Parts: sequence; structure tokens; C-alpha cells
Amino acid sequence: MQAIEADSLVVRLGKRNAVNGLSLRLGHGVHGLLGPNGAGKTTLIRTLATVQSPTAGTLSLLGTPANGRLKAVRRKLGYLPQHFGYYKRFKVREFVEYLAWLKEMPSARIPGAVHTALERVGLTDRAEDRMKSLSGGMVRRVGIAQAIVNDPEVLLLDEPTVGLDPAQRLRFRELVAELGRDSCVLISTHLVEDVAAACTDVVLVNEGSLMFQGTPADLATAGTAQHVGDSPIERGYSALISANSAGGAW
Ligand SMILES: Nc1ncnc2c1ncn2[C@@H]1O[C@H](COP(=O)(O)OP(=O)(O)OP(=O)(O)O)[C@@H](O)[C@H]1O
Repeated sequence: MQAIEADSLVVRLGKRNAVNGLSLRLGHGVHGLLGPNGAGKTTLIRTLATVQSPTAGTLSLLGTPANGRLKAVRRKLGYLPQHFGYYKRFKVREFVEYLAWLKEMPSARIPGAVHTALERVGLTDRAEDRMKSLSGGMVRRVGIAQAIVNDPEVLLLDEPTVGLDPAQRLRFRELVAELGRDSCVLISTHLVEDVAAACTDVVLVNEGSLMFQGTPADLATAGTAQHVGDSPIERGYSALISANSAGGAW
């Protein structure tokens, strides 16, 4: 059994299939989810997080079909949405505690788990500050803290490094490498270099379909000097996307 098993997944939004017959298996490790704007990354992550229902196909999370009672499986998930809403008047600690409570963590475990999560994202010294006093990058780090507070077995992070400064991005890479040792971490990003540095595996989607799954080194081999990009892996990405797109350059 793999942590995530999706078969022929379709998610229809409005007039189009944002996810279009996608099959994917992911186990332990850090998986980077890449793809151009509108490829379906956020919709896929929302579906894996059980926030969005699939229109067709099957999804199983940690061996449980994701179409019936979701409570038990949701307790084992961590999810950072692309647009992360929060209550401005909450203190940082209170906010992460509140999310831990929503995840139905046993109350006795919450204070310790919140402390550890804030420590892991380097925000211990801001724990008693109000959310509204944080910078954008710090808010993103609180988002990561709430996603990991329950020690999830499946961690889904939608553009977690947006707004992080270089030192925090390095720290983030170390953190996900640690987490990926015994859980399944899926990270959507536009930063190909984050994938090269932090991920054991790359999942490339385009137009709602799976285009490629393999190691960052495998992705790099797809590129040539003619392809756009500053690094071998960026050129590999460009090669696969340009080979599979209808066009639409601007
Ligand atoms: N609520 C919605 N209603 C209708 N169409 C939608 C909705 N949300 C997304 N879409 C469409 O679904 C497709 C996939 O969008 P999605 O946000 O999943 O892509 P993405 O890969 O995350 O893009 P980005 O990199 O720009 O964040 C796009 O064509 C988008 O326009």
C-alpha cells in the first residue's frame, strides 16, 4: 500500500477538467509537484487533502478509500492551502492550537505539539505575538507549523516557500527532508531549484494530466542546451512541458 493512490482521477471545475484522468502513487519521501500556471496542481492537492471531491476516478489515502467517512484519515493529514486564511487577532500559539484542536488532537498533547511545530519553523520567539503583526513569510511559516502539528503521515503543501527568505528556504528544505523520512510529503512549487535541492521525486503535471514522475536527475536528462532554463533540471522541465503543450507563449 502506498500513502496516496489515485486512479484515473477527474476533477471538473466549471467547464473544464482541472484534473483530467490522473493516476498517481506516492509513498514515503519528498515529492515535488511541478507544472505551469493552470496545470491543476492546486486542484490536485485540494483533492488529495479531501477538500475537493473528485468527479470521477478513485482515491485512496493511507489505505482508506477517500469517498466515505473521512474523519479518521483527515486526522493523519497535514495541509497548507495556497491561500491560507487566518484570524488576525489570534496569537500565533493560539492559532496553531486552534488548528490542532480542529484536527481533533487529544487536548493533553496540543501544547507540546504546538511548541514543537513552532520550534521547527523557527517561530518560538513570536509565539505570543498576534498573527496580524507577522510578515508574509512568517505567516507562511505559521501555515507550515499548523500543517505539521499533528505529525501527519501525508503532508500536502501548496507553494510553501512563497515569501520565505533564503535562510528560511534552506531551513524549510532541511525540515521537509526530515519529515519525508517517514511520511509522504507533496510540495507544489514553481521553484524548480527547490525541487532539485529538497525532493526525492518529481511529479510533473500539465493540463490536468501526469506528464512525468521520476527523480530530479531523471528530469534533468530530458533537457538539452536548446531548452529554456538556468539549470539542467529547469531545462528538463521546459523540454517536457514544451513537448506536451499546445503552445500559448506570450
Ligand atoms: N473555482 C474554479 N472554477 C472554474 N475553474 C477553475 C476553478 N479553480 C481553478 N479552475 C481552473 O482549473 C485549472 C487548474 O487550476 P489550478 O489552480 O488547479 O492550477 P495550478 O496548477 O495550481 O495553477 P497555478 O500554478 O497558477 O497556481 C485552471 O484552468 C483553472 O482556471
